[in-house]
Amino acid sequence: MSGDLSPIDKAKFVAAKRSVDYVEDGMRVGLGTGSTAAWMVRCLGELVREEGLKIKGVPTSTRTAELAREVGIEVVSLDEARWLDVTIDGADEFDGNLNLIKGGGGALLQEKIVATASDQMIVIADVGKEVETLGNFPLPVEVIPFGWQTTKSLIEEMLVSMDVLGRDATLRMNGERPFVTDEGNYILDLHLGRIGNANQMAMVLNQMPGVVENGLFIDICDVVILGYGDGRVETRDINEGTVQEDRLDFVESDNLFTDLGD
Ligand SMILES: O=C(CO)[C@H](O)[C@H](O)COP(=O)(O)O
Repeated sequence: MSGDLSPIDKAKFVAAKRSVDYVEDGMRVGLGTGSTAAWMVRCLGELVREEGLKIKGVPTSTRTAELAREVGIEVVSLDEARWLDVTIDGADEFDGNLNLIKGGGGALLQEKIVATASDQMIVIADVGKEVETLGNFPLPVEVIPFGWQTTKSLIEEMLVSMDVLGRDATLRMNGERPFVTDEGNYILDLHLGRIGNANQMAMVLNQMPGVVENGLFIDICDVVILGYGDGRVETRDINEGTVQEDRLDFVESDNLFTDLGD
């Protein structure tokens, strides 16, 4: 079965597999959205079903909620859980300070609320997500549908005044219609190229009327687990200042991958 996976999927899988080591019995766990997070949800489900791990999962999207239930994880709302031990999620980009762009899957609002309500946020990513400066990936901004074209013009004017390289905002589509988030909002993708001051950009965007949230996650992520297509895994902890490397090996078995340890 491992032969069917592309190197990028293998990289996502090993990062996800390593991340569930952070989850202990009794924890309340934020469950991210996207293809990497989906691997993590499947790995957690396996631990729940086969090893009796007891956790409560708070999903960041309806998609993740469906998958979590399907694999046997008890799903609760954030209001029921109130505060979480850990959130594990993917990212579209991360930099050397573990600041992120998220929202490629359109779930940035719930993802940011859930991550911020967690003792620890762990990002799982394939090696292609690492950048020197954020901004090559279009920055998702969730806006309310009312007056979205005015909001778009205001954002573009703001980008000109901030002297940002790219200034185009495009409405995310789902076929012929605007993409609608779980909260009933639209997404504007900002094609910036490079975000010099991500903190300032995040604050300015969130002050604009009509903007609900932006996809910049500044000082939220604690750990990035980076997967490679050959099974290597690198764990970077920004608080501890540590980098650990190890390896998961691919085997043709039910479990797909075996932990070889150090
Ligand atoms: O932010 C997200 C969803 O809103 C995802 O975490 C991000 O888009 C990464 O997705 P993938 O793991 O599929 O590459």
